Amino acid sequence: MQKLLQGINIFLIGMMGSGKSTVGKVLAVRLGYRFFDTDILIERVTQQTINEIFVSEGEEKFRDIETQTLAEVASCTKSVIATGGGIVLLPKNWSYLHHGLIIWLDVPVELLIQRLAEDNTRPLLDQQDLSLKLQSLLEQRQELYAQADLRIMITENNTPDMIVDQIFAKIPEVVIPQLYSENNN
Ligand SMILES: Nc1ncnc2c1ncn2[C@@H]1O[C@H](COP(=O)(O)OP(=O)(O)OP(=O)(O)O)[C@@H](O)[C@H]1O
Ligand SMILES: O=C(O)C1=C[C@@H](O)[C@@H](O)[C@H](O)C1
Ligand SMILES: [Mg+2]
Repeated sequence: MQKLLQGINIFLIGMMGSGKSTVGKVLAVRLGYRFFDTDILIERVTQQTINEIFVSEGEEKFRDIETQTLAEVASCTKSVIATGGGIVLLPKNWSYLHHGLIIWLDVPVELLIQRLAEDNTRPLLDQQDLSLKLQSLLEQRQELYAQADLRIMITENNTPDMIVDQIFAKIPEVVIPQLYSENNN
C-alpha cells in the first residue's frame, strides 16, 4: 500500500462524529504515516478549546485558523490528516485537500446521533435537537463531501480496523484506475 501511495497524504473528511480522528489514527499506524488532526492542532496553537474559539471569536475566525492549519499540514508528506467536519465549506480548502487523496467517511445520521448524544465539545451541535441539526448540516454538506476521491460507507458494527481494511481495498481503484477500467472492459 505504501508503494502505491508514494507518500501522498490522506485527508479524511466527513460529518462530526464520523470517526475521522478515531479511524485516522489507526490508518496512520497501519501505513507508517504521521497523524495530524486539524481540530487538535488548532486547540494547541490557540491555547483555546474549539468551543472557546467559537464563543470568543466566532465561526468565521475559526474557519480562517482552520484554513491556515490545513495549509501547513498539506505541505507535509506521508501524513494522514483528520480534518474538522466543516473543512469542505470553503472552496479554498479544496486546493489543499486536492494535494492528497480525499476520503469521505460516510456514516448514517442515526449512528452519528448515538455517538454524539453525550458530547458537548462541538459548538455547532444543539443537544436539544441533535437529530434535526445533524440532518440539516448533512443536507448542506452532502454534495461537498461527495467530491471526495473515495467514499467509505460505514455501518454500526464497523470497527476502526475494519474501516481501514475497506479503505485499503478501495485505494487501488483511485490510485490505479486504469487497471480497473481495463478489467471492466
Ligand atoms: N468505528 C467506530 N466504532 C465505534 N465508535 C466510533 C467509531 N469511530 C468513532 N467512534 C466514536 O465516535 C465518536 C466520534 O468520533 P471522532 O471524534 O473520531 O469523530 P470525528 O469525525 O473526528 O468528529 P469531528 O468532526 O467532530 O472531529 C467518538 O466517541 C469515537 O470513539
Ligand atoms: O462540522 C463542523 O463544522 C465542525 C466539526 C468539528 O470537527 C470542529 O471542527 C468544529 O466543531 C466544527
Ligand atoms: Mg475529529
